[in-house]
Amino acid sequence: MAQSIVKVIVDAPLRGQLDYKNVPELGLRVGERCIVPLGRRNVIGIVAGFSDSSEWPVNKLRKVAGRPDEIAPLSENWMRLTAFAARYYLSRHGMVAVPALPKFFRRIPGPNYANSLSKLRDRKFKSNDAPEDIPLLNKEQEAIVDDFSQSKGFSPALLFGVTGSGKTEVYLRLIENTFKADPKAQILLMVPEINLTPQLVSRIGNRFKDRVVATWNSSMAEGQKASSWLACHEERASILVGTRLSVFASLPNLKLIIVDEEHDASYKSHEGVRYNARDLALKRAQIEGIPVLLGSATPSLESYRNALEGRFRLYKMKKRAVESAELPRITLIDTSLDRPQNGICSETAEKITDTLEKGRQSIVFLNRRGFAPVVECKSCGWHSTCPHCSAYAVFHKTTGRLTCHYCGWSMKLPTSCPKCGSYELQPVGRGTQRAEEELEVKWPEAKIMRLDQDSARRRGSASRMLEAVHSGEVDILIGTQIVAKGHDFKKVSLVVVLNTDPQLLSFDYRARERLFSVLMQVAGRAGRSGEQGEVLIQTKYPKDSLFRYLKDNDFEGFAQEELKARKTASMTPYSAQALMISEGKDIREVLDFLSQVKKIGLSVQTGSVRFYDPVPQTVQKVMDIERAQLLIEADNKMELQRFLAVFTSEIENRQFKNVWHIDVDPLSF
Ligand SMILES: Nc1ncnc2c1ncn2[C@@H]1O[C@H](COP(=O)(O)OP(=O)(O)OP(=O)(O)O)[C@@H](O)[C@H]1O
Ligand SMILES: [Zn+2]
Repeated sequence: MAQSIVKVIVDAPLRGQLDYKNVPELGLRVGERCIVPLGRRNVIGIVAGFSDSSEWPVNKLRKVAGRPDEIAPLSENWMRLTAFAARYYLSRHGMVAVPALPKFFRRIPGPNYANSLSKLRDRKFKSNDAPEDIPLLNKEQEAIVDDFSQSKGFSPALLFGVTGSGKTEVYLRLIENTFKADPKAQILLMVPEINLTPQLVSRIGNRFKDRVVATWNSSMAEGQKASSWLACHEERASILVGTRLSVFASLPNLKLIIVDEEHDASYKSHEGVRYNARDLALKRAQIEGIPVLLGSATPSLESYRNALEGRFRLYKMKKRAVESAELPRITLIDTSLDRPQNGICSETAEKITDTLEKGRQSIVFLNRRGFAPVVECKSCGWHSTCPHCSAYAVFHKTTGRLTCHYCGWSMKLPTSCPKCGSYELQPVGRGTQRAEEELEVKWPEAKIMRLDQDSARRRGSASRMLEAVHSGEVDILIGTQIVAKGHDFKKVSLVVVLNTDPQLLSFDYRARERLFSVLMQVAGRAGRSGEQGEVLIQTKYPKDSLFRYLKDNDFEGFAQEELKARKTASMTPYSAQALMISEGKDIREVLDFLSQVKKIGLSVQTGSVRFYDPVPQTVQKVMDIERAQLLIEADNKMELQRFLAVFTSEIENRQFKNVWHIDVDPLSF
């Protein structure tokens, strides 16, 4: 049944689908990639449907230019998922679907294409034959595995398990049971950005030796991404372990989705289409009619509330899996009583020395990279600021430069003050580089390693560094939140938290939730096998309730208090939000535009939708561009969605020249 018109989606900000004249000899099917002319070039599009008529004069339509290859079509469910994401995040179907393919599959094939394609197919995935002891499940784990394995159809569940409770083992058993039920099943295991994939992947590989385990993360080379994608699409890979973009992987026989560390902010994309991969994983499971498990030691308040209110099943694991391992003991050190010397309180110093003497490892956590966040002139009060952003330029001693963490601008540290010429320039505050240096002075005999974005810049270096910690080559690991995430370190018995007071006092209402979570995570690296773990937190506010809950290892107590506060103030998750963000050279013009937009919004307002006043963003200027935002809120996501669809098309119709985008369910303000 050859139809004369092909409807195609492409990666361009165009409303609806594009119509082309079909070329029946190509034998195109829905979900297949095709080559179509767009403007003056050819691009890769995806066939979204066929028709016998068009809104456009048929004789003016251009012909489909060809097909890149014979690769099987993307599934109908995949098309539905990407269409949903485009609708929900106010983008275009093609702008979600096409960029979700690896670059290799969205480029017009060159002369060597067939050859490269067969190389991609032939790539060997690492196989593992290390022996593995499979632990007997404990009671908690077993009950969960049994119950979850009974799930039929779409059934979301939250696995809330304290750090070290053995969530990974639960995942492995669920994967195993899924294969038992369907040997051809495919499984998607999602993990946060920058981490532990190597360790996890080799564990999975050891467990499922006869299976192909593919991986996907943003730092992989393009060729690797393409072969992983193809192995999944052609069902040669049974398991995909990947970061946020893997939620869009093509997995035609997908039977189970697991989202590890579901609270992690790296599931949210902050450029292009601002999707949340955790939320889309739930949608994908619903479309596929399959079970989905979200796991965390500190679930997001959204997920925890969904569980409390019965929308997700809630599984709890309250004990550490390793028989002798207890949850760490947390002590608060009041920095107004025990004044830090070079950042370290005396009690902390003693404990670090103790730990070194026992031959155990310590982690020092400081969520700020660089040497010092700002350089100050002691005689005139000059501060190092970025000329292009409303932000300080951070001093990096390793490079001897002042660097802006927003735009990357940098200059050599001047020898004298650029304003008054005085030589009294002084780094103020402390980042990981400075803390590292201070630790080296204090414990010259210790092997100290720093792990943060700067030291982990080169591909693979983060995992090499983590390997060094696992193998015991490091005595003290100092780092930013990269050190907090999910690592199963066996020899760490002390965790020190240097300074988190700025986050405690932040105006962003999610800051407390994030702080609690990162502290719980980093604390959870201590005492995972045997030896009682200790956590020391240096703070000026030891009486804050956040620390009380943390000390009691009481995530649920904390979450319930936060939820109560949010409910009273009708903040998320008790309301739904979207941010309209606009940018330009002049902040007044940007704010004026947002005020106009707000008026338009008010004129089409429905239900509970409400607007705040436009305000400059917290970091108002980045790369000489001024940025402001308009917060839109409604009682629930459905009302907000309904409104946003009308609202954005209203604004598009007016064809403003201003640059703007909308962030639905924003995570930061
Ligand atoms: N049933 C079991 N018996 C003995 N050891 C187990 C069992 N289950 C898991 N373990 C071990 O417990 C340790 C912690 O497990 P795992 O890393 O899965 O914890 P987790 O819940 O993911 O923790 P986190 O949230 O901190 O990442 C691992 O070393 C694992 O091998
Ligand atoms: Zn800058």
